[in-house]
Amino acid sequence: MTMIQEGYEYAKQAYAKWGINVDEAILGLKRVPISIHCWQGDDIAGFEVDAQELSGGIDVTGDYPGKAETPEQLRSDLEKALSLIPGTHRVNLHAIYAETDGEIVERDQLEPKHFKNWVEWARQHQLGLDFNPTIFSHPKAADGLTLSHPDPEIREFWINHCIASRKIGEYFGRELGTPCLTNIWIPDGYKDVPSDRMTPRVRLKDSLDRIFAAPIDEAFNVDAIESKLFGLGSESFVVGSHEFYLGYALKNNKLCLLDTGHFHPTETVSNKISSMLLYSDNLALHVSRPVRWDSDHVVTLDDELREIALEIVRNDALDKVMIGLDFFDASINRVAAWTIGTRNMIKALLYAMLTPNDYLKQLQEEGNYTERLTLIEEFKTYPFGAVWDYYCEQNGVPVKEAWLDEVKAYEQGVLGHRGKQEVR
Ligand SMILES: C[C@H](O)[C@H](O)[C@@H](O)C(=O)CO
Ligand SMILES: [Mn+2]
Repeated sequence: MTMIQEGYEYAKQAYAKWGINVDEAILGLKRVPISIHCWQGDDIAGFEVDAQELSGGIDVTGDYPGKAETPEQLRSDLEKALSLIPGTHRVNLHAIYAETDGEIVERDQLEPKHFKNWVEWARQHQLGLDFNPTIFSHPKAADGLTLSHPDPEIREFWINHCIASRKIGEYFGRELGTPCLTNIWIPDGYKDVPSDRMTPRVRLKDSLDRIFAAPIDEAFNVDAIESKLFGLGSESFVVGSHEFYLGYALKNNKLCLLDTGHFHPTETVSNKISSMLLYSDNLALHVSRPVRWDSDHVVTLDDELREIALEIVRNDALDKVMIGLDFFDASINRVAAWTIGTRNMIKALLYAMLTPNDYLKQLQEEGNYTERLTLIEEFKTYPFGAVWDYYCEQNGVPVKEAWLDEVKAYEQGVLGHRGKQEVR
């Protein structure tokens, strides 16, 4: 028996004492797809022929060499990361990742054909695809207003871009046999205190109504809307706030997408999941890591990540919560960033599955808070790592930090030859 198997056998016994079947947990874990955002690989640059500077109140900092500069490079980097991450997952694209053969195609004119390479690639690698209209980094978003813009022509442009995006999402879903989550996020807001909050929100509501009035097959495309609290340049007011989209989603049967970086610093998404699931069949997440602000740091296995996973698992919501990632760190190797963040999300789910959730619920009902706290704390040092190692081995991906050697080799062999910069 190898050390990994020995560790697994020991862990199985430790968890079995609490009625937790570890074999079942890892079978369940394998069925959970994580939607991995492509934009970590190229600092949200995209491949538009007339690409603009990143805008929309988001920013990527760092200058680590080797970022992907072509669709082929980005797909190759994603493949590398996926080979280091256990399980079968999804890739989340933005409209700026269209391939238009050197032609300038305006965003409202984008069509499924501009994503056929992505679909072929996804099919080859058994990946689902998710999608986002890109409503920033564009001259028509230069003043920070888009779907709520006072100018009807600008609104019209973005409405048509969103309709085109939903059709692309529908194409992904139909081609790949798994529905695409098409998520709308807009940066609209004001740097300073607005004198009218209602009018922009009325316009945004009207724009959404028009976007969703365009017929789409919900078997292939599922719509989501993502709220935000503030951004760079929209510090005082964001049109698409949480309450705005929560109301819109409930009334119009859309998915609310909660980005963990889009709330007040002490406000947690983990605390919202149960409330939202009482009124909505599904919801979507952008798991990120805010550090003081919506800084989109790489996801770590911190308390909030575990709490999010616990809320999903103990409420039987693995089929209801679409888990996506959203971080972009250009100060470290980008393939490593994907690998760290995604492995952590999966680890958190495993941790939650290896928690005696029913018994802990019972303790709470009985008012036995002493035992509740005791077990929550003691389970933090149960042999969860041994199960994780076994899961990685079973899935043919490197165990523990061994994946970093592969990333280093990839950096030496591939990333280091990109651009003019030298690998550190
Ligand atoms: C690039 C993403 O769509 C973007 O990060 C958005 O989801 C967001 O979270 C903006 O803060
Ligand atoms: Mn997000």
